[in-house]
Amino acid sequence: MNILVVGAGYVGLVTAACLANKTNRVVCVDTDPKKLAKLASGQIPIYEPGLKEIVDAAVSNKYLTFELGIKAGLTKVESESTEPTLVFIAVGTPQGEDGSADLRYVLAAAREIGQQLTQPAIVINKSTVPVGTAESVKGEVAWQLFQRKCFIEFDVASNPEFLKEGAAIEDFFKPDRIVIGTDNENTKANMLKLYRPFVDDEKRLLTVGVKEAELIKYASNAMLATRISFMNEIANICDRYGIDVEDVRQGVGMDSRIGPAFLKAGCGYGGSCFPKDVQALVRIAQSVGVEPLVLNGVESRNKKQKQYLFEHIVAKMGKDLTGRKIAVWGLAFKPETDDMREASSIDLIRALCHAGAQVVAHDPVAKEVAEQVFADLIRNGRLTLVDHAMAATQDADALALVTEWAEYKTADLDALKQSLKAAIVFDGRNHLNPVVMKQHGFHYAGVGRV
Ligand SMILES: NC(=O)C1=CN([C@@H]2O[C@H](COP(=O)(O)OP(=O)(O)OC[C@H]3O[C@@H](n4cnc5c(N)ncnc54)[C@H](O)[C@@H]3O)[C@@H](O)[C@H]2O)C=CC1
Ligand SMILES: O=C(O)[C@H]1O[C@H](OP(=O)(O)OP(=O)(O)OC[C@H]2O[C@@H](n3ccc(=O)[nH]c3=O)[C@H](O)[C@@H]2O)[C@H](O)[C@@H](O)[C@@H]1O
Repeated sequence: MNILVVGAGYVGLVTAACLANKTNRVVCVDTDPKKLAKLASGQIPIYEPGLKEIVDAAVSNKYLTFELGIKAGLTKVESESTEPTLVFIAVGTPQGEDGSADLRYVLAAAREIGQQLTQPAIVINKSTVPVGTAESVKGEVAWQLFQRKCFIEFDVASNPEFLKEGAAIEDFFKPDRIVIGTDNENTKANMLKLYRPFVDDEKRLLTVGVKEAELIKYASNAMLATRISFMNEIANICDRYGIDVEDVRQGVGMDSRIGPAFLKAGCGYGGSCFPKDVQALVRIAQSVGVEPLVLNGVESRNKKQKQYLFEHIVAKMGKDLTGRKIAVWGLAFKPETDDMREASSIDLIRALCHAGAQVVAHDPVAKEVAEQVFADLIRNGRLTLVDHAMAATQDADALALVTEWAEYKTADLDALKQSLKAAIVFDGRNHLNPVVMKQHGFHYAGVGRV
């Protein structure tokens, strides 16, 4: 099939490369010339395991090409197309000032699609968008076609994306489900044809109405965030009673109605989606007069949980950290990504520096991103970023682990103990084994662990 993907970010680039991998002809466009220059020279602008391999393969087989902007992209796709062009919108939907999803990029893309379209098309919203956005996109495209006095058949569908950063390729090729939101039989047939090669069982292809699909995305992310905030609250109770939250997690997760996934307590969830999507759903609820009691709680618990490590460090070491050196392991919001959006490391490092501490931090891949995020702290000498985990801990008064990278789990504990000035470890992801840590003579504090 002939496909245009608008946006070469996490979702757009992965979608484009994976669809091209199944012998669809895909043109991926972006408005950022720097991103395109990187892609043109064979570089991948983001850290995502396995992405380079499939982009390289699709490009060398000529199934995937890149263009600057929708106009160039549509011209190319339509020149090769005899059936309706599938146009995926995969642009950002950042948080607006009031917490709601900012649709300016989605609507600008829709406008330009309407201005440039010359052949029948199915426009597909892959971006995470509030209920009713497909209708707005339809209105925008139709208005542009009307102004051009063009009658071109088109439809708008919703096809939210559920991939996780760090496992994006695997998630795309082996999805739990693919949600296709459409009320149009022709659109449904085209979408099913496109996605059949990605599922082992047709039951994984869920076709629903457009609005239902839009809400499924927010409800899914909010449900996952709820599980995390819930377990974080349980971990805080565990702390008070001296109970091990890992045992509680196991016992709870063994109930088949609950299941074991996404119950790990820690120092709060981050990333580009959970924080913004929970807030956007709060606004969606409020906009129709529903008081989002549960969602507000999920968000408040997460904000509080992001202070967990700092509060425990201060409880152990005192409020004034002047002259203290704290090592931080992990900056990305989770392992296998260099994404630092809403990362818990940001709250911790800023709080530590504010309390007078000197911070030395390490992350296997997010150093470059961190240099921008913390430019002010680096400039005024409060924060140093280093290339090796053990370089961060050298002569530090304590270590705080914020991201559960595999290399931290296998760290040489004797070498770690020797490099630290004091053998104190705060583990914000319950990544290390408390028994082993204590055997090695560390003062070890996890989240809800004994
Ligand atoms: N990052 C993730 O893991 C996931 C994100 N999502 C959702 O997918 C959407 C996209 O997210 P990301 O890929 O992370 O965003 P991103 O910020 O990484 O990428 C968006 C890209 O769109 C480009 N763009 C903006 N306007 C454009 C236009 N008119 N024409 C061409 N390109 C344009 C930007 O330059 C940028 O490169 C969001 O709604 C997000 O909530 C959904 C599932 C997973
Ligand atoms: O809409 C999105 O963008 C995506 O958001 C999340 O994916 P992602 O943000 O990449 O990462 P997750 O693996 O879900 O982790 C999010 C945060 O939750 C935290 N987390 C996760 C699981 C857990 O048990 N406990 C926990 O604290 C992680 O440390 C991380 O900070 C969802 O998992 C994806 O399905 C969804 O497509």
